[in-house]
Amino acid sequence: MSETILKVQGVSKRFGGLQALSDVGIEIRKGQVYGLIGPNGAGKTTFFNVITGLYIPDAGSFELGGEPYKPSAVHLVAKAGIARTFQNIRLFAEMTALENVMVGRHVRTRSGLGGAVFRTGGFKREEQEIAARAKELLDYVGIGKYAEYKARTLSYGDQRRLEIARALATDPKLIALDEPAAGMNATEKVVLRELIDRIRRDGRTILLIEHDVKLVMGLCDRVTVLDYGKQIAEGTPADVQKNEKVIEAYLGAGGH
Ligand SMILES: Nc1ncnc2c1ncn2[C@@H]1O[C@H](COP(=O)(O)OP(=O)(O)OP(=O)(O)O)[C@@H](O)[C@H]1O
Repeated sequence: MSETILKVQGVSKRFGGLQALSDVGIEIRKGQVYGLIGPNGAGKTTFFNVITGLYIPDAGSFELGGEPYKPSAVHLVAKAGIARTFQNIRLFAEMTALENVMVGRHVRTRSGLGGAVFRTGGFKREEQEIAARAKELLDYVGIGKYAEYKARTLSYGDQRRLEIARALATDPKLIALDEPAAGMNATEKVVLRELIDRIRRDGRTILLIEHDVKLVMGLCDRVTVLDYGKQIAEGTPADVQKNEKVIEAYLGAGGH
């Protein structure tokens, strides 16, 4: 069996009187696409926010690539090797597509921000390398021709692909996609599915929150289902689809 990339155990998170997550754990192996699904308000985004350092959990242990990591701040999580996209796209709207991807790459540069401020020789060389790599990534996600367009002028589907390119630019151990198909039409979803498949084939590991159950079931190797903050099922898409609790959660009185 392939190595474990992310192992999360016993995550709990409470907001005031609301237990948003109770003892949730997942294990993602290298090369997997791992799905996180559940009705609205189930705790999916909270879980994502915990593992990417946006929320501090009340309990939980975390390992990334076999090393313990503490998801205590977003930039530390990015450095540790988790890159994410957001449900509500977060790009630098006035920057070009290329510049948006270059920003992602700076997580891994040698001269970092200090070099950028003082514009050292090393920085300029590195900048050219970064630009070339960023352009490759734009081509990879299929939007290379828009490299010089401002992010805000791209279509919705292309902005989502740009977010994925930016996440890939950090060379992550795990790429976490928060509802990448939200707001996409059927054609865009097909293209997205092909892209996620390609990212997996190229050896990346992916965690995916998605409302489109068909997309999840077609893409994922394993799936965890949350409902009211509890993990009600974990397994292959085929197993999870047959699970009584899952059927009930999706069809249940809440309607969600
Ligand atoms: N910052 C917060 N403060 C208070 N309550 C919160 C906060 N974030 C999330 N919640 C609550 O925690 C619960 C889980 O929310 P979460 O957004 O994680 O669910 P979700 O499964 O991602 O839902 P959706 O599919 O609608 O995005 C909800 O009841 C939500 O209202």
